This record gives sequence, structure tokens and C-alpha cells, in this order.
Amino acid sequence: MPMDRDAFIITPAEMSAIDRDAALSGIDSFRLMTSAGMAVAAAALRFYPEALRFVILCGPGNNGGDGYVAAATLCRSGVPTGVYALGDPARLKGDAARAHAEWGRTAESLAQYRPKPGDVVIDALFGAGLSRPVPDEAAVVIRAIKHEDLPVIAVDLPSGVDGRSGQVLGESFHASHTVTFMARKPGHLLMPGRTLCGRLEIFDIGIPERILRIRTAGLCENGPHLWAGHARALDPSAHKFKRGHLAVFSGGPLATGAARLSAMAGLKAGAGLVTLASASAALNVNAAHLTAVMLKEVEDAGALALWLADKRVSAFVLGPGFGDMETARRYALMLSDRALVLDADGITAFKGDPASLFDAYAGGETRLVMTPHDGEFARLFPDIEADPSLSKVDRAIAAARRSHAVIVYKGADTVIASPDGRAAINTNAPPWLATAGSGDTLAGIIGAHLAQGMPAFEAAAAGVWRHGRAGAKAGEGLTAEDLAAAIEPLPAFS
Ligand SMILES: NC(=O)C1=CN([C@@H]2O[C@H](COP(=O)(O)OP(=O)(O)OC[C@H]3O[C@@H](n4cnc5c(N)ncnc54)[C@H](O)[C@@H]3O)[C@@H](O)[C@H]2O)[C@@H](O)CC1
Ligand SMILES: Nc1ncnc2c1ncn2[C@@H]1O[C@H](COP(=O)(O)OP(=O)(O)O)[C@@H](O)[C@H]1O
Ligand SMILES: [K+]
Repeated sequence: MPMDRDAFIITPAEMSAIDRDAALSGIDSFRLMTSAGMAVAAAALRFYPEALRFVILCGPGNNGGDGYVAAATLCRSGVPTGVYALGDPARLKGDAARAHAEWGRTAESLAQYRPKPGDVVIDALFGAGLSRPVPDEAAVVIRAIKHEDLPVIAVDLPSGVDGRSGQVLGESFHASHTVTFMARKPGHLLMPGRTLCGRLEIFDIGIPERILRIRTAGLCENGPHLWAGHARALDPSAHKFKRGHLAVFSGGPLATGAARLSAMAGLKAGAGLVTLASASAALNVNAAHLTAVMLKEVEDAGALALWLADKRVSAFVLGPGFGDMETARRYALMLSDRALVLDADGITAFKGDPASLFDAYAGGETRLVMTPHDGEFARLFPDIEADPSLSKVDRAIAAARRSHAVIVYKGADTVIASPDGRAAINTNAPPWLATAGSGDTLAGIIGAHLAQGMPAFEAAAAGVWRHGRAGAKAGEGLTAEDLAAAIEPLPAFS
């Protein structure tokens, strides 16, 4: 299934390269700026027909250039405008200088702006070119506008949001609307940037798709276009073993619930059989709770080795509620020629010696999926976590490369990354997924996909997406039990 244009995510660096490619192919860059600025003006009139005045704040680069085009367009349409410039407009260059000249009036300096009720602010201070914290002069005005609670339409990005990482550099607008061009940037989707954009609109300003595609690396929004080709429609002659056999390891007698949540989710997500592997101490408590999920006593590494002779057990989930770190390490290393979702305690178990895990899964097809939240991620990848120059996407990809595993870096903005550099940002997860046992459910869904033979990256991305969908369907107030019950069939397009 081809990637939908709307699923493109383009970093600011890729966008600059695309601009250069567009210019080389004969596309007039000033026309692009004109289209961008006019789109902003049209959006402003559409969103705020009742505005008493549009206040356009223009910065020192091309984002400011878009602002001058918007100002000229709004002036022509006869609405009151005020234009305030950060820095000396005489120092503008290229297209921005031309946009300023064509507007043809004199801007006041930014420091002179006093927010007034009825003003609608068009934020054209900084866009994709923001490279350091916004200057104090801008920060003061941003705070004053926030204090007055004025509506803000951000051009490309709310000024202060880093388009690459979504992090706030110094101070940032909290926009009511953001108008961006051609494709979203990571900063529109990663936290906290996602919450600062308001309603986001993407305008096509005329760069052909063939030029966009050349420069887009492996990053996109998570969705069926990524993995539906690997989701097979159910074969009418299927029997349960053909639908994959997933095994989930239980924790001890007082911590069995998490593994059962994973197991139930795996069954509901489509694995033909799911077996809970339990040490003898927890067998009775598990037996008392299980119906469709099967139960098998696996007391120790010797018992696991015997069970592994059955190659029909096609994928494993290890970690939810598992507790025993030494056994977790041992089991994870024994499973290294099988497909494994390593979650929770399974990840934490390797805190002191992550290399032993990474080495075991190196070589061959990627078969390990790890599902860390922030805390777990920092335990296995402390140096990557501590590097402030990396975005969440960069961190997930670096971790995937190092560990030879698909990384599902969880959170409101879950990033799924593959050792080969592909990555996806998930956007369909409602905040009420932040509930105990939600991650266990996710591990089970991914396990089911692996058990059915999906490649690890697609299995993980599809799992995160179905988890988000199930959360939306179950609604606010859900518990992890409701979440498993709300898992919908895997959309198949092949
Ligand atoms: N293909 C596209 O996407 C197009 C993009 N356009 C606009 O161009 C923008 C990018 O333009 P630029 O690359 O000029 O970048 P910006 O306009 O975002 O600003 C960058 C300028 O500010 C300076 N700067 C960065 N951070 C600063 C800070 N904290 N304090 C002071 N100065 C700082 C930079 O050195 C640079 O000169 C986009 O956001 C978009 O609005 C449009 O003009 C149309 C075409
Ligand atoms: N604010 C949020 N918005 C959307 N999804 C969230 C949010 N917070 C957490 N999640 C998701 O909920 C799940 C929580 O998993 P985890 O932290 O392992 O919890 P648990 O161990 O309790 O199961 C993850 O899939 C995560 O991406
Ligand atoms: K902006």
C-alpha cells in the first residue's frame, strides 16, 4: 500500500534540501513563499472573520518572509493589520527581503507591540530555521501574548518549537492554529510540540511529490500504509496453529496479572493459540483465572529448553510482571533464535549488561522487539537518553541500531524504530492509555503479530496502532481489561 502524502514527515534539514532541489528543478522559490504567505492569510480570514486586527510578527528569516506576504494579502483584503519585526528588516535577505519590499510599508519593532483584546496574532517569527533558544525580546512578547490569551496562528511551527525534536527552545507560543507547508515536521507530532500547535493544517505550496519523496528518509506517521501489506486476510481453511502460537511468561504467584493481560491481548489480536508459561508456584493462581489461554508449567531453563524443541511456538513475550531478573536474562538469551517481545522487567533485567542481549540478537533477520517507556529506555541506553542533541526519533533509531532490535519507545508520542533506520511516529493514542497494564496489553498485541510471521518492524508498528485504536474505542475510563476486549481485527489490504 503506497504511503499517503499526509503520512509524510519531513525534518527541517530535509525541507531545506527539498527547497534547494525545487529551485534546481526550476521552481521559483519566491512563488513558494507567496503561496505559503497567502495560505496563511486565507486561513486567518477563515478562522477569525471577527478579528479586530491581525498582528503579524515577522522574524529575520523566510518564516518572516511568509509573514510579510500574509500581511500584504491581508492589507489588500482591507482588514486592519499591524506588523512588528524582530531585528532590522533592512537586513533581510533573498525572498524574505523581496516579500518585505513588496509589502511596501514600515514595520514597527517587536518590542513596541502591546497585546490588545481583539488582536489575532500571526506568528511568523521563527519556523523550521530555529536553531537556538528564542531571543529575549521575542520571549517577552510571547509571554505577554500568552498572558492576554490572544489567538495565535503559527506559520509553519509555533515559534520556539524545534521542528526537529518538538522541544521548546527557551519560550514558545501555544498556537490555536498552525499552518504548515507540504508535510508535517517531527516537531508537529513529538511532545511537547504536538500540544503547542493547536489545529494543524498542511498546505501544498506547489513542490512536486517526486521532489519530496527523494529527500524523505525512513520517517513517517504510523498507519496501515506501513504494515497492512503484511496483514493477511484470514484463510478460510486456517487452523489455529496456522494463526501462530504465542507464549507469554508469567510472573510469580503474587504478580501474574500482567502476563495474563498480555496473553489475552495476544489471543484477541489474532494469535491462534496463546500459552502462559508459568513456574509451579504460580500455576494454581493462573489456572484459576485462565479460560481460552492455555497454561504450561515451565519451572526453569531446563524445562524451557525442552519446550523450545516445539518449533510451532512461534513468538514469545517476556517481561510483564516477571520479577526474577536473573531468570529473565537467562530466558531472553535462550530465546535469541526466536521472535521475542521484551518488555518491562525483561528490559530492566539487562540494565547492567545490555551488550549481552544485543550481541545475542545480532545477525540474521530482526526478531527482537523491545517496548521501553522513558525509564526503561534510560536503563538500557543511558548515553543515548542523556544526549540533548537527539530527538525522540533519533534516540529510538540509535537504540534500534545498537541493539539490533525494533524499539517501541513508548509515551504519548510513541516512536517505533527499526535497526535499518526506518521509523514511525504514532498519533492515534488517547491519553487514557496511561493506565496500569496498558503496556502489557501492547506487548501481547505485538507478540501476536510476530507469532503470525509479520516482520518485526511492521508487527510493532501495527501493534502500537491497534493499541491506540482499541484505546479510542474503549474510551476514557478504560482499564487494561477493557482495552484487550476492544482490540479490532487487523485491517488487511492485501
Ligand atoms: N519549502 C518550504 O517549506 C518553504 C518554507 N518557507 C518558510 O521558510 C521557513 C524557514 O526559513 P529559514 O530557514 O529562513 O528559517 P526561519 O525563518 O525559521 O529563521 C531562521 C533565521 O533566524 C536565525 N535564527 C535561528 N534561531 C534563532 C534564534 N533563536 N535567535 C535569533 N535568530 C535565530 C537563523 O540564523 C536564520 O537566519 C519555514 O519555516 C517556512 O515558514 C516558505 O517561505 C516557503 C517555502
Ligand atoms: N499520555 C499518553 N497518551 C497516549 N498514550 C499513552 C500516554 N501515556 C502512556 N501511553 C501509552 O500507554 C502505554 C503504557 O505502557 P507502560 O508505561 O508500560 O504501562 P504499564 O506498565 O502500566 O502497562 C504505552 O503504550 C504508552 O505509549
Ligand atoms: K512561526
